[in-house]
Amino acid sequence: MAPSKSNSSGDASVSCPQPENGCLNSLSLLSSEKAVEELLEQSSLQETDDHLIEFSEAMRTVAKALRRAAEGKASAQAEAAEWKRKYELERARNLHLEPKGPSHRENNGDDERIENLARRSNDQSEQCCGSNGICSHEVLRDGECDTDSKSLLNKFARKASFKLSWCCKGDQSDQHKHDIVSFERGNITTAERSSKQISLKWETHPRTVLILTKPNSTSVRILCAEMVRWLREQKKLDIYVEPRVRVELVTESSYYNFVQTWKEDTEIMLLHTKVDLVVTLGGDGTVLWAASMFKGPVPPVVPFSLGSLGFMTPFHSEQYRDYLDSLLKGPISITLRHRLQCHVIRESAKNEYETEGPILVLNEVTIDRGISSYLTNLECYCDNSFVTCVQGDGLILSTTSGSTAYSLAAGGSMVHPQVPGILFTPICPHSLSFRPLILPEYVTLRVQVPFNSRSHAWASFDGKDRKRLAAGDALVCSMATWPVPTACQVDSTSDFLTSIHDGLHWNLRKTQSYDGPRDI
Ligand SMILES: NC(=O)c1ccc[n+]([C@@H]2O[C@H](COP(=O)([O-])OP(=O)(O)OC[C@H]3O[C@@H](n4cnc5c(N)ncnc54)[C@H](O)[C@@H]3O)[C@@H](O)[C@H]2O)c1
Ligand SMILES: Nc1ncnc2c1ncn2[C@@H]1O[C@H](COP(=O)(O)OP(=O)(O)OP(=O)(O)O)[C@@H](O)[C@H]1O
Repeated sequence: MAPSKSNSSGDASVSCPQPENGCLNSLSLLSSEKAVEELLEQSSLQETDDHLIEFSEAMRTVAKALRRAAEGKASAQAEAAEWKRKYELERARNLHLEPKGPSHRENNGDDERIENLARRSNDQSEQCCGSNGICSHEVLRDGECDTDSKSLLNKFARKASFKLSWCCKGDQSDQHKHDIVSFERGNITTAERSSKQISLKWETHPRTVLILTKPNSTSVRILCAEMVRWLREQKKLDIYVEPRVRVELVTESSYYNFVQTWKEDTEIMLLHTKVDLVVTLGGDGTVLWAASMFKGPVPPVVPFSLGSLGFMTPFHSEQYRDYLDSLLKGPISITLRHRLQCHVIRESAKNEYETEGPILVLNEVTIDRGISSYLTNLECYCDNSFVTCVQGDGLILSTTSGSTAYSLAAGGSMVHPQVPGILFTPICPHSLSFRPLILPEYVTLRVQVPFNSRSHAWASFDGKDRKRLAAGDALVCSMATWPVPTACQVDSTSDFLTSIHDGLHWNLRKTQSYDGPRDI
């Protein structure tokens, strides 16, 4: 844009009579050359010129910035498509790595023996892997594809086998329906939904329990010692605890020497192959802790409440014997809590296929401004579509289990944990029209810090493990393959309603009295 004297700045010193015709028109009204010369001599015209030049320079800078932002957005969109492609590739590769049945595995002797064991175990049960359930040994095979097959066999023999089925009140024959929509004689009808109460039935006795406890709590320590003793003496179970807890127990008494633990963190990766049941003693944070220990399949979790709120901890610790007695016999009503799988993709490593390992969250991943006092500026894509640019304190991508946690505090809806969806909840958006969204479970979300962002953003996972996201870095998030099965006290719906009533005092109001004005 060239600087021009014809700009209608309307400077009073040039005596422009009316801005509607501009300064040039006013000049044309001047009759004599002298008047023009006089005018030109006026230093104020020189000043106007300087202002115009300054203004045009400023406009040029703005135009440049706008062009750069537009280019950034276009390239970000192209990149979104590219990341989506890479992400899908990685998912496909992971799926490929998961052997689905005997034909997918190498035909060596160990595998055959595992297969025989599995077959025998299957034969014991009346109905296994039928159309109305999932058997635990299938899950075991999935989780153990990269381990030595000999140790595999041992682990297989140790784990209790169970079956999952979908129950329906009053109809025993009801089965898990896969088709949501059917099309008969030109009519589209909605079939029965699959999200009925899920029931877990042991096929062999559970033998090993992992107890996870909230640290630094005397009441938890006392209960843990008591529970370990009871499970050992009355139920003859093998007990695993974290190394810290084993030290506490053994310091208390050498009686607890039988309690098992692990030395290396890498051994935690194999816990799911040994443990039949996980017991948590603490609040919701301990359930999150338990979930974070399992990067793959998660054994059923029994959360005992020893915290202040306990949305996900429906079991009262005082009656632990009765509860555990019945849970170890089964069947157990469970809630399959979905998790989100998050990848941080660095701009500096965007051309490398390998990214940082995935992080699984049970509640949510939060991308916020951290200690920066600037607004976050986050570009969000859903599959290949641009969703919005979040300008505010940040964004929460939450599971439905996490809908009653941070997302709720940020104005998101409360959602039944069995609903498969991803909540998209802004934190303090600086816009009046930014309402939270709930997206379907199959989408891949991508949140990118734009190149022209004034500050970094920070991602945290279930409130932990903060990671800095620099300009160009992105967080890619989708539903994880491995849910967290938590035992219900009654069933998924009753437990959820009890939590929002007791925990949040949801819609608590004194009932209006009968006396007073009435429509009759
Ligand atoms: N403003 C907020 O509400 C806010 C801020 C930060 C973190 N959080 C939540 O805290 C969680 C981490 O929990 P923590 O125990 O390790 O930290 P914490 O000790 O700070 O406890 C956070 C609180 O959130 C509750 N909580 C956790 N998960 C919940 C759920 N699914 N439903 C209802 N309430 C839940 C806990 O009971 C606890 O009272 C994060 O995942 C996040 O959801 C909330
Ligand atoms: N086994 C564990 N090892 C290390 N940290 C843990 C463990 N279990 C829980 N935590 C952490 O301890 C903190 C408190 O745990 P939790 O939320 O269970 O108890 P709480 O705060 O008393 O419960 P509530 O939030 O209901 O009041 C959480 O941040 C959690 O991540």
